[in-house]
Amino acid sequence: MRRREAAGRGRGGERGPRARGPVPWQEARAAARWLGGRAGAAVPSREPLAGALGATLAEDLLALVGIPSYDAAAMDGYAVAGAGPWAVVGRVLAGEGPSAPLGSGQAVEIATGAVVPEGTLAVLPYEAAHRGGGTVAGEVQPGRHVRRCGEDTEAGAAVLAAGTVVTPTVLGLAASLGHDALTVRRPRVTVLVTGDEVTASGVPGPGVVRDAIGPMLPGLAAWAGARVDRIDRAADSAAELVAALDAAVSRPETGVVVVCGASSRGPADHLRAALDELTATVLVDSVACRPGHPQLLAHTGRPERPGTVIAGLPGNPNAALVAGLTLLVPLLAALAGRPDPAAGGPGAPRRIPLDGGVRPHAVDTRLVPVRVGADGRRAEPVGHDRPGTLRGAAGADAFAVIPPGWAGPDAELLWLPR
Ligand SMILES: Nc1nc2c(c(=O)[nH]1)N[C@H]1C(S)=C(S)[C@@H](COP(=O)(O)OP(=O)(O)OC[C@H]3O[C@@H](n4cnc5c(N)ncnc54)[C@H](O)[C@@H]3O)O[C@H]1N2
Ligand code: MOO
Repeated sequence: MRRREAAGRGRGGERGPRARGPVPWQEARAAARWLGGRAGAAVPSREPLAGALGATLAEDLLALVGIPSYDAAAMDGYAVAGAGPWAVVGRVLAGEGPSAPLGSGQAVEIATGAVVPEGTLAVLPYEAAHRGGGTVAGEVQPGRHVRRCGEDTEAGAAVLAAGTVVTPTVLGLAASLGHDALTVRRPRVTVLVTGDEVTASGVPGPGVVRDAIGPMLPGLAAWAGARVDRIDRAADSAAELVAALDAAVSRPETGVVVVCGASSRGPADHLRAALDELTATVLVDSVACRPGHPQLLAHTGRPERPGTVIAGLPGNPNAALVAGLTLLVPLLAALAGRPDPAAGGPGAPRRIPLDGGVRPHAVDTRLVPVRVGADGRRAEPVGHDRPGTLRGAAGADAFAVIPPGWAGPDAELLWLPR
């Protein structure tokens, strides 16, 4: 992408509009959703059914065949034609093609799911059939125990709307309707983990920290309908971060780049400088929340035409999670064209009373991990909620949102993936 001219480096120059000072927490979330809508929906792709789980339908799901797709027996027994008793003239099993038409007074033994012969009046289940030699007798009502072609769904019908989340059930339905692949939206994410002290495996020694954010992000992205394609690492050097960020935003398939760490103001925190170097437009530069203060939202386009989005998450893992729920999840859900999953879905309470003492912060919104009671009527803080630990959040159902000046008892909930 375009880089700043060498002469202008580090001296400001023409940069996009930049939010000054911490953005109120609710405004930051709204900005992320807004940007997700403006940056354009993720480009649709064809994915085989086996790979489409969790994506969002980019177009209506059409019935390539009806349900059922042929006239089928709904019971094991006899397909009969005309008035009984009927002469049994053969047997039809599931998997066989259409058999000869039945004449009046004839029957065939038939299996559930087999194609009923033309002329069939009804299927007489074994339990109601009286078999004697070559004939069968019993009571039937016209049409009984026959599933007519298209009686549930006609071929060509639009069965699910674009925007539907591809669940296991949707995959089963799509297969019933004859699909091998689906056209879906799934924003694609590249993660850049920074920090010379950060390692990706093993028990860390003194001065070394296990990367706790990289392992968390694929699931968080999937929850919002997106996919983490790759997790790259960058050392604490301005040049390396610029190069890694430049490479990441230049990949055409990448819609969002997440940078973990380097978001604060220390000597090794180069994200702002890197965004400047890449002449990115910065929409959010720190958010008035605790934890999660140093988080950023930027993009590579012009203010009126957003490009690849860059989300900066703080290095402290619990702060990164809060920033993930504040900026990244709303952004990805908007790009995928679906609601923010942190709202909890149908039936999940949005505001409930909080037990135990929680003190608001003077100017920032606090996000406190809570467990929600089985009846869904009360929530209780779980503790272990400092920026550097995920212990509280890992045992929590949601974050309670505590705005400045909060006097309780009800708090908004921001649900966690469960
Ligand atoms: N002078 C100031 N210092 C700090 C401020 C501030 O406003 N002024 N903010 C503090 C807050 S709040 C946070 S949060 C951190 C954010 O710092 P960075 O985003 O720049 O992250 P780092 O400095 O690289 O790391 C912070 C902390 O987290 C550990 N870390 C980093 N990456 C990971 C990872 N992938 N997995 C697990 N842990 C990670 C790192 O070792 C540090 O301990 O800045 C404060 N300072
Ligand atoms: O974002 Mo920092 O404490 O708020 O961890």
